[in-house]
Amino acid sequence: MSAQLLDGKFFASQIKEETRKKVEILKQQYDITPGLTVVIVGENPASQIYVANKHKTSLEMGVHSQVIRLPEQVSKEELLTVIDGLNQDPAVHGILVQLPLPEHIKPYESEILEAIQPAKDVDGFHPVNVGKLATGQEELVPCTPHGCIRLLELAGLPIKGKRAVVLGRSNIVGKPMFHLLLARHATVTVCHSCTQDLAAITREADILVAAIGKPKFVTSDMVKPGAVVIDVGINRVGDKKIVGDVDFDAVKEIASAITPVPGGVGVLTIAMLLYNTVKAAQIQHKVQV
Ligand SMILES: Nc1nc2c(c(=O)[nH]1)N[C@@H](CN(C=O)c1ccc(C(=O)N[C@@H](CCC(=O)O)C(=O)O)cc1)CN2
Repeated sequence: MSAQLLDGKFFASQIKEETRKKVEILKQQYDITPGLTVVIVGENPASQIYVANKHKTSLEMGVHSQVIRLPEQVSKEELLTVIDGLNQDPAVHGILVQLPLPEHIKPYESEILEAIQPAKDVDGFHPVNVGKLATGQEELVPCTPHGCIRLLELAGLPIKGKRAVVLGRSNIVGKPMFHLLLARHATVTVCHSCTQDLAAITREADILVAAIGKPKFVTSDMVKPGAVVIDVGINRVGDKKIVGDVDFDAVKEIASAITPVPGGVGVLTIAMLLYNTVKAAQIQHKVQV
């Protein structure tokens, strides 16, 4: 058997088209132009590319976009001052601090993310938004896991009643993925570095989400025949090559559907960021389109 390929670009273009239409309505009916500001600290090469893509996609959607570049050595206090200014600016509906932060301010990551006003937190990382997600009030939801869910929904792959296994318990992907799947009535198990007999658990999954950051970690013997496999991993191996957390060539012969890397759920991350920016504008202006 060879699995259905879940093409991230195809689904991202559908989501972006929906968002572009909403931006048009916000402009025409309410005179609101959604605005996104991305703050990037330092010179991380991958982050530079992601931020450039966020800026480009914002402009394509008709969203006002601003990128604030801060030097590698910026202090926590200076960064918090920038965030405070953006919180006060009514033209800025969405604020995102690109991760990872440089080593010297990494220990303050929570404090920095919590400084963003919850209504402008288009990453969905603020404890207020985390709490809303955990209590079934989805508002601003982390972009990558939300993209995984939208991909399953747009592909017509059912979640309700399914056994889902999430590999990884990060705040950015694993934990929100758990809540999103649970809210859609899956029976969800989260596995991590201390999980014993991992393969026995993953083999029970109808939906397997891999988000552990280990290249080709999920092998075909860990997958139930016919499972839907979502690969969130972006691992750089060698010079330029990117591979996922799943051994794609082997697992595609076992799964019923699978996301590739590159070209899978990563591509949906930026589409969902623009979705969140438009949602943030609606929340702040108390309108719905
Ligand atoms: N504040 C945030 N920082 C980071 C996030 C985030 O959601 N919020 N996620 C990642 C980086 N990221 C967006 O910021 C991101 C990752 C991957 C992709 C993507 O398009 N991936 C492609 C190609 C990968 C490549 O060539 O590098 C794919 O998977 O096919 C977009 C955005 C960490 N930081």
